[in-house]
Amino acid sequence: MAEHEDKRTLDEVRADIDAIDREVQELISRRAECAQRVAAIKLAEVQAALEAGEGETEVVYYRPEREAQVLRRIIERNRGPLAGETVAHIFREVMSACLALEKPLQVAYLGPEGTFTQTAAIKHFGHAAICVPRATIDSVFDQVESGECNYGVVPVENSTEGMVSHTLDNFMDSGLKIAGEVELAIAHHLLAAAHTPREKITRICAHQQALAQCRNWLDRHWPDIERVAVSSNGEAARMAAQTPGVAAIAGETAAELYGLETLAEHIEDYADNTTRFLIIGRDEVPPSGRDKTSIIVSSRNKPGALFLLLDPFRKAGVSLTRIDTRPSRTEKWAYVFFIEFEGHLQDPNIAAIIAELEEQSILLKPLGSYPRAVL
Ligand SMILES: O=C(O)C(=O)C[C@]1(C(=O)O)C=C[C@@H](O)C=C1
Repeated sequence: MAEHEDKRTLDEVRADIDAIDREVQELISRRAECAQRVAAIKLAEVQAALEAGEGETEVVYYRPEREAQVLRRIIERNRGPLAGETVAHIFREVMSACLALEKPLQVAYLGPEGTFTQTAAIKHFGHAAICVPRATIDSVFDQVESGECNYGVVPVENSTEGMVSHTLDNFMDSGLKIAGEVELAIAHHLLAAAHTPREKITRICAHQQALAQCRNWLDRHWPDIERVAVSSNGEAARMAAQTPGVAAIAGETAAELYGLETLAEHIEDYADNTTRFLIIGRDEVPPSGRDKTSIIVSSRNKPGALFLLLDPFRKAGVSLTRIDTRPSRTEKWAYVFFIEFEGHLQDPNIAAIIAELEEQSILLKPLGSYPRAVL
């Protein structure tokens, strides 16, 4: 029993809730007015710089480092009874709406609608962002490069299946920067059009990564059925809705979007199946205090080359969070490494590592520093 027992009646508690809602709403309005003021200040700064013939020519409304700091602080000071993440999700939406008042963000993502990448885009930017589906990873990059969209969201690695090589290959030729990361727990379901009997199903369609992530389950439950790799899980769901005999592997969003029935839930082979997505943009992101950096680096083909690339990190005590290899495409049997590590390019110890790597490598391309995922 609590020390001060709450003796309020139902009507009294509801009256309290009404009064609190009024206050919360007033505070949200004041917060939104602050965001409008921030937008005016940003615009004035760019105009002044333009007149002085220096600096930025484009107003950057979205500030990933600031958003990460705001969300981290909300989680740190949360006193319950709601979980820190729950409260942060609410503030995620408040900030998303405030940013839309400044300037609505256009975000390209690997579509069609209903893909996990769309869910990742909404998780990162909130519901006020305008999310634009693109058919391929290449065209997400194109949309951001051409300026038609402010940011893009692409998958980069899965905890069961490893890296999405197409995304990494795009970075080799692109001038875009990584502006953030999102992690999403991936639950796959077997879906079909309503009232489809099992014996009528002749094909199971899904993105090749989803087929791979559910391989054991499919071998056990549908060993003889044809498995067809299609461009995305969203596309598979669309096919299942329109083509008799087709079942799809996809997530809940796709099931809802295309009105599909769930034949089996959680068919992924590994329970903590997680996909990581990257946010790509045209600008570099200032430090948020807890950042990651990604680089592409290629060394001369000589003994101990990989050791020499990694040794500067060991000496500086900087943790690597990922390392991947891709063929260089310019030279047979030469490789480039994608390396991710903790810290920001503006940190003096990271700048020193980069300077040392420049001496060891034939190619070094920083892909950007960005806040570690908060949600
Ligand atoms: O602080 C800013 O620069 C703002 O624009 C305000 C705000 C916010 O609502 O807190 C909105 C959008 C930015 O991405 C970051 C934060």
